[in-house]
Amino acid sequence: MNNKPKNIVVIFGATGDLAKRKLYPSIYNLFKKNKIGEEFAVVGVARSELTNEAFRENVISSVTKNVALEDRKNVEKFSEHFFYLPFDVTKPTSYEQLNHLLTDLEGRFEIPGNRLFYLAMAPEFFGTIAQNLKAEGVTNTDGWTRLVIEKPFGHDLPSAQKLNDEIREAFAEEDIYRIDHYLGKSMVQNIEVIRFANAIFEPLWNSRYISNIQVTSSETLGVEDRGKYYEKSGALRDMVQNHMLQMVALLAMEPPISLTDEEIRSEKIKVLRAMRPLTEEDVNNTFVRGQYGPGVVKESEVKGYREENNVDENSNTETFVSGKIFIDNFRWAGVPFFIRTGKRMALKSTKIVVQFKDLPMNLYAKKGQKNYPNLLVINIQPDEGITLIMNGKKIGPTSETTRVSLDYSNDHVNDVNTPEAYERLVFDCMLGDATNFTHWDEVSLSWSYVDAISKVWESNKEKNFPNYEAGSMGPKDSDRILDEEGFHWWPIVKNEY
Ligand SMILES: NC(=O)C1=CN([C@@H]2O[C@H](COP(=O)(O)OP(=O)(O)OC[C@H]3O[C@@H](n4cnc5c(N)ncnc54)[C@H](OP(=O)(O)O)[C@@H]3O)[C@@H](O)[C@H]2O)C=CC1
Ligand SMILES: O=C1O[C@H](COP(=O)(O)O)[C@@H](O)[C@H](O)[C@H]1O
Repeated sequence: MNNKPKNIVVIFGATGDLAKRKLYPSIYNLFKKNKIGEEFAVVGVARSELTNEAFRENVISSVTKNVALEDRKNVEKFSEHFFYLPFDVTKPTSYEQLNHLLTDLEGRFEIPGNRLFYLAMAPEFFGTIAQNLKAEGVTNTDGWTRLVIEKPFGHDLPSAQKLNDEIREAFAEEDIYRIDHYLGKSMVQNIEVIRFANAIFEPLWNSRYISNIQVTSSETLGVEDRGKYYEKSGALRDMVQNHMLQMVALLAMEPPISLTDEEIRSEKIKVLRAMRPLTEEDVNNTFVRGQYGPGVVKESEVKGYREENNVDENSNTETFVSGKIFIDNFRWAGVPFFIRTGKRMALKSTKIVVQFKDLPMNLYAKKGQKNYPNLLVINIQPDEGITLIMNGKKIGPTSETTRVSLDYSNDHVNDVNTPEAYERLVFDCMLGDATNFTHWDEVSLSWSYVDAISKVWESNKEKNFPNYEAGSMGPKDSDRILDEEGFHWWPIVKNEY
């Protein structure tokens, strides 16, 4: 029996950057790997007047960059499943036409009324589209209907709440798939496996044995051509509200009673609820914002944030955030979770370092010699794997110890692993698996946490921006929040611990 998902994907914003760079290559990979069969179609909609042929050419060129010549025939076969409809999201007639096209394609490709609506457009259209889909009967089918929502999901808690109310008028919570592409990354998914499938870690995974946890996501890229969006967002809303807090939740949650999406989500929600609320004083003392100035990245000179396109020359927007989070529950009382993310930093790296507490007494620690704690490093990107840092005896006639690194490394180093993340997430959505998507409760709790920070930052402009050089590891003040606790940021370069 053919168990492959059979559905139509409707992409709103089919001529846009996200569709071309991530969605078409992801759907192609699913086709190439035979995860979807012949019973699928993709309908692209946007304002531009395109024919099916022109649209297919766009799709072909967006997937052929990484495709060998012998696969070209397959790409053409794939593109025959693509259809285009010029569309105005505010006009009911557009939705009527869409409904006719979908019904026709469902007959042609033997698809049982399953419709996945992917909103790859600016968020101000999300509510309008969801409501029109329902009002014009496009969600009225014999199969399932699901709505995939891209970030940003609101700008703060009130705007996210308003957006949620609008889409909930048309779709039930279980049919809404809010994308956080970090949840599609292989090593982010591995956090649960490392924790819950290994007897050696879970007994130690608490405040008795762990001194602190550090989560870094650094980028070498600047704001590129997204100045308009980024000026209103900044690193706090762009990265912390979603990706960084999701990683913290996965690291800190209790073992779920099973691996269903409801059970995992319910444990993550408890972590987000247990994050210590921040006072103004906490924000000033334990969170650091930065903005990059000019500098050198990968041996090339780059301009500062304020010189980028569509950025105010006196911008107060942060391109770097670091901070200390406490999770006030039985397991984590007193253990700081340090987070750090920024653009135009020295290296592209997403990494988690779990630092274990020192032994009560170390027989090998000589006077004046450094004490080296055990570290578990989860390498998320670009290299994927796990490194366990231990102490061993130096080879030879000596009792001195040395750092030993036990390394598991995934075969392929993944420089830009977002396409793979999108591929997994799109497929999960076709299968109806919402485990790696964010529930409204997670979104709202994350917003209320970061709103406390943005409120303080917006009310007092940072006078020292720009305060870090492009190509560095962020502002110096970011070291202070660890120094005060007797810690330091572990290097993000592999094997330099
Ligand atoms: N690009 C990325 O890497 C990422 C993007 N996102 C999010 O994904 C969404 C899309 O981003 P991106 O692809 O970069 O944006 P783009 O600006 O590149 O694309 C926007 C798309 O929307 C269409 N569009 C705009 N207005 C209308 C309208 N009134 N009616 C119908 N179609 C319209 C445009 O086509 P046309 O002009 O032909 O109408 C185009 O296809 C945003 O929410 C963004 O925040 C999230 C993470 C990463
Ligand atoms: O969501 C976003 O993520 C990217 C970083 O993603 P990664 O997979 O390359 O780590 C970031 O550049 C972008 O600003 C943000 O919107």
